[in-house]
Amino acid sequence: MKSNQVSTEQIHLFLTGHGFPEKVDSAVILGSGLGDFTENLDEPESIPYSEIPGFPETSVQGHTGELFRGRLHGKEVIAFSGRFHHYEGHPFSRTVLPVHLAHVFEAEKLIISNAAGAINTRFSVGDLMVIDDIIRLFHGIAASPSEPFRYNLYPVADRVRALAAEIGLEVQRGTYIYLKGPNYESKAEIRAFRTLGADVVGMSTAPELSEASRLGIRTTAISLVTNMAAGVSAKKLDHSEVKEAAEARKEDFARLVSVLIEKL
Ligand SMILES: O=P(O)(O)O[C@H]1O[C@H](CO)[C@@H](O)[C@H]1O
Ligand SMILES: Nc1nc2[nH]cnc2c(=O)[nH]1
Repeated sequence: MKSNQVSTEQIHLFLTGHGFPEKVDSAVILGSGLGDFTENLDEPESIPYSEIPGFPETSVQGHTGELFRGRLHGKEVIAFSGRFHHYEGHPFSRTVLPVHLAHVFEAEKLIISNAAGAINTRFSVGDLMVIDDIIRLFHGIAASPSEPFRYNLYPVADRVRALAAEIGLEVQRGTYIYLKGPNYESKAEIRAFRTLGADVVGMSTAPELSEASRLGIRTTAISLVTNMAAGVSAKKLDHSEVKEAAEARKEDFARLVSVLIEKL
């Protein structure tokens, strides 16, 4: 079956026929290198994307391409270990497939995560940041022309930081600049983005946030700083840093997501 012939309702039917619950409390989209979060789920079960009708495959390193279900604090959770980026050749309508699935599973909460480069010189590799605003450059992502870009993150950012503090974690807050990629930025671009007010840069999340807001899903977005962006430090940029930084912070990332699932 071709992916565009399978509706999200049909995918939901397939998944409930394979042990997934009808409804979940939370859905989590895991960014580059952050897939190990699923090790924290109780009674986990998973299906590779390649076995789910209508699911595209992921091609980016650090995205295994597997859909998990399990429980955390007694709550039903689905977790997407691997997302679809526009630069991999997916149309925006497909990059938001996890959001549509969160919607058919009636998730009350969606937690989106990503690996990002820090533009803000006060940030460090390994910092966690709750996104409270988005800048999009060059690429519109709304479904129809002239539609305003809507998302509603402001009320949750303070609460996320307060919950993080309860478990001894410091979380930054800031603006994510979304670029289509696939290549990293030039030093001059990063300097320009700093003057625009961006704190971190990445190539995902904005389309998912926009769609989640359109569907009325309460959404939080978390960045893990995996590298200082081009020119911010003298270090040469490489995708392997993403994996290293995620590996170093995976426990704290999991603790943060876990407390958000429990209490947000
Ligand atoms: O946003 P996620 O999926 O975490 O991936 C981030 O890591 C990749 C770059 O190494 C880019 O795809 C960037 O967006
Ligand atoms: N565009 C972009 N994406 C990233 N993902 C992780 N780090 C980076 C970065 O520096 N730039």
